Amino acid sequence: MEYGLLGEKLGHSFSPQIHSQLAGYSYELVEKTPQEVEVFLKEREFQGLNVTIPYKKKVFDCCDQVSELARRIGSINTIANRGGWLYGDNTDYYGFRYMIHRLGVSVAEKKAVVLGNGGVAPAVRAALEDEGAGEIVTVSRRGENNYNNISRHYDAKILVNTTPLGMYPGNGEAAVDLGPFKQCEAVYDLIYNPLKTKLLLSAEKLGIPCMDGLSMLVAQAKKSCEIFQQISLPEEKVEEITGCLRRKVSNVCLIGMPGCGKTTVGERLAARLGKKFVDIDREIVKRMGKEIPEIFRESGETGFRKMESEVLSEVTKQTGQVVATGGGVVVTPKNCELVRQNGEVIFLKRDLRELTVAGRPVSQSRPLEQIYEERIDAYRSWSDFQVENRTVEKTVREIESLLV
Ligand SMILES: Nc1ncnc2c1ncn2[C@@H]1O[C@H](COP(=O)(O)OP(=O)(O)O)[C@@H](O)[C@H]1O
Ligand SMILES: O=C(O)C1=C[C@@H](OP(=O)(O)O)[C@@H](O)[C@H](O)C1
Ligand SMILES: [Mg+2]
Repeated sequence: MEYGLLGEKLGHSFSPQIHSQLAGYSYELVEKTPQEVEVFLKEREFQGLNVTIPYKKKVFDCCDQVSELARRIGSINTIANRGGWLYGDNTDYYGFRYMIHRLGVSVAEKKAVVLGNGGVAPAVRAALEDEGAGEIVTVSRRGENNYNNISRHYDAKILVNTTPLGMYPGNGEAAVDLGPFKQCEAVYDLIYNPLKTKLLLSAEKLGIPCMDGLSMLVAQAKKSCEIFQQISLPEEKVEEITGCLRRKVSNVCLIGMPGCGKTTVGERLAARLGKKFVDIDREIVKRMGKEIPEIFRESGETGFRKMESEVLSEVTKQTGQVVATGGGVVVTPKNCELVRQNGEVIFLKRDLRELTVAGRPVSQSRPLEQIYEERIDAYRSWSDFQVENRTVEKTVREIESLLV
């Protein structure tokens, strides 16, 4: 084989796609048990490897030469086979430095809290050190600094999450509450599924500059590729590939008044973008085996809203979709984080006089003007963009142009 990712359980990985875009070589996922790893490395029948949990330390003994940096960090994530001679290095360090530069907030002299003490944490700490950060504190479940005494470090200015808390399928969890970190100036989350973890959504809400882990993933892959092939690739490659991945995985969620065209526009938009289309109301109807007016009659609005949040929670965890919500999705505050976690939210607008009310119990219960007054603040604040739905085709094209 040429290149690949070595780990125990790999599941879905973006690495084959990233390396293919970086240099076009074949890149395989190599799952090995701890017993198989040594044999595999001794045979040396590969050009280069990335190494992931749980083997980042174990592979030290199998390399003939290890970089200063990998030694300092104590973990190897890249092995190049140079004519039978194995060279080990660490590129997570470069990936995280890339992330720091990309966000554009200097960490120099600032107190940083690194959440988690797992595989990638030492690389993050080394990068922070070399970027001139001030005190660097590692907070972990069992360490001296842990989640019970974290209030000691509420004065941190830089926060980095290296834990898997909040990662799919655990969407909605977070290692810490960001609220008390009153001096926080930047938040980095190494997670990229979902694109916005609960921690990042909180940062966004508080107006703190923040960044997900997608560019780090690509930047470390670029550095590995350079080491594998002893070449230098243009810096722009990282942005280009990160953009491609982001466009592919992101969701587009449509919100807006009942009857404004979310279902119609969403279906068309999904076809244009090559994404899966999911309509929350249709999912609810499928699940309950009943039409919406019947659900309202039998379970009331409360019952409907409960089911709506459940379905929304499941659907928005998935990626690469266009999601049409029901107009009342904004009635339930916690739905905001659900629609925002994996991409852009579009507020679709249409003249109230044009809205269809048939089959919509809420629209028939009171004047549309009143419903609009109740919801307008949420439609505005939950959305990234507002688009007027005049003709379906134009609306779809306008949304497409906003997404690039
Ligand atoms: N731009 C548009 N021009 C004309 N009719 C539209 C437009 N967008 C949607 N419609 C129509 O309005 C009605 C409600 O659309 P729908 O997609 O079900 O809205 P929502 O999902 O927001 O409730 C449908 O009959 C649909 O064909
Ligand atoms: O506005 C609302 O409260 C509702 C809107 C409907 O979806 P559409 O916006 O697709 O009509 C549907 O979820 C339900 O009838 C409740
Ligand atoms: Mg609809």
